[in-house]
Amino acid sequence: MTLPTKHSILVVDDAKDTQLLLAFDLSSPEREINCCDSGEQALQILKDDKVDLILLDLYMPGMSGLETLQAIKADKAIADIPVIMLSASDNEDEVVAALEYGASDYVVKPYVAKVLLARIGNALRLRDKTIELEYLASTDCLTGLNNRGRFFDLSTKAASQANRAMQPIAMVMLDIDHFKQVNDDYGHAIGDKVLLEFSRCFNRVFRDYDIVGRIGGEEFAVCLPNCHADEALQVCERFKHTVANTLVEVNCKSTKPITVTVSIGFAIACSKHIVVDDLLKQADLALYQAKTNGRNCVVNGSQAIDNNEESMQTIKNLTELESKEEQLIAESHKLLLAGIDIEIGISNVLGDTELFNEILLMFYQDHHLDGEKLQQAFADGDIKRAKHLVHTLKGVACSVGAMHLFELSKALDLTINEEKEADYISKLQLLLPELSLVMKSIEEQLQLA
Ligand SMILES: Nc1nc2c(ncn2[C@@H]2O[C@H](COP(=O)(O)OP(=O)(O)OP(=O)(O)O)[C@@H](O)[C@H]2O)c(=O)[nH]1
Repeated sequence: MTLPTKHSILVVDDAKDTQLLLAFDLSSPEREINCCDSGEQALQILKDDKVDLILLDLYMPGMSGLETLQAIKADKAIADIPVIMLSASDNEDEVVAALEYGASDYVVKPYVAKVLLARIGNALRLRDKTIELEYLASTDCLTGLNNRGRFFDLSTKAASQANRAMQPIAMVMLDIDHFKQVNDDYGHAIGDKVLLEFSRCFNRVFRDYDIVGRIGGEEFAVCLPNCHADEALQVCERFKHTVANTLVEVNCKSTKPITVTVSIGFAIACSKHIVVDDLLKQADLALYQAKTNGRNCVVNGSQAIDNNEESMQTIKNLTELESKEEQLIAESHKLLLAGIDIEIGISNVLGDTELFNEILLMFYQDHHLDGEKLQQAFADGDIKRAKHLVHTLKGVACSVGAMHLFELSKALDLTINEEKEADYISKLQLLLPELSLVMKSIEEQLQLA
């Protein structure tokens, strides 16, 4: 992240002589001074130009300084720009009002140039620090991509825009294949280098306004606003090829550069109530499918209808139909299974309830003893077997819609990968009650007891 070396200051004052004086007193190679005569003009300038600090007069014809200040602080896009009020009035009530409305400082005219400069310096340093902290809080430090929290925030905004505009949105989940092997073979530093080179591929393939995030160790996600299924498939395929053709040097003359491959799952939504979490779950499921299919491939996990200009009306009709169907499904099934999100489970089998029940039965038969098996494997120190059990459980839990169980097995799986022995037991203790809750509710649902 690079902070500006030259700060831009906007002077808002109706008196031309004050503008000239300020421009003279403040000008330096590190500062660019621009002036305007009114609050109205200032708001116009702030729409288009980058401004780092505002010096704002209190009494002006038209909008007063306080009104201008309120308008600035009410606009999210510019509210963080520090404003220093500059006025001949030292009326305490006005000083208090300005500070309460969000002014960073209040300087009384006639000002002392070096004091004003020191106050400006302080306000700019604070602003730079805030920008830096915001950047650090929202960015993954290894790759410079959005971190998980920021990715969710930006995607949620994009989803609500897509909802309003009735546009489709694509969510892509990506996971580097056999990445643990890279760490094991070449060491963690080379693993990091692979992650960095991998993250650079996003810029080469995705559009500027696509939202890219690192949401886990070797897990990444991209949210593509206004993107149809065929476009998403194309871009994912292109990304897959770009990754496979990217050579990573291993800093050793005798060892050839290495390459990795990536598994990709994506989902498309084009209804009026796109929920980022649901879309991510669908894409995650498709990603697991891609892993199961042998890795280095792309899977479209969405049954949603692709959207083009002519089909807008169809989508509206379908959305209405969808909500009626949802109501009907909810009424007819009334399946309130603890630990299982039935909607996800049923939608994973294209709405076929009978098939879903069959899969639930298979899931129960194959995994209801997994708790005991896992405990035994850990007790025997057979980590490979524990890993196999938990890895399989993770995949199928997701398929039947047991999402909490999926998250807990994913967490345990990760702990096993990271070889944090001390954490195995605590993660297992969280997983066991969830597993028996899920199995119990399947027993009740299918009357297996
Ligand atoms: N070098 C490095 N490794 C990381 C980082 N974050 C997570 N990892 C490792 O990523 C590996 C992920 O392994 P797994 O989840 O088993 O996945 P995989 O080996 O890629 O196998 P598949 O996903 O099934 O193809 C683990 O070994 C983690 O320790 C990181 O920031 N740097």
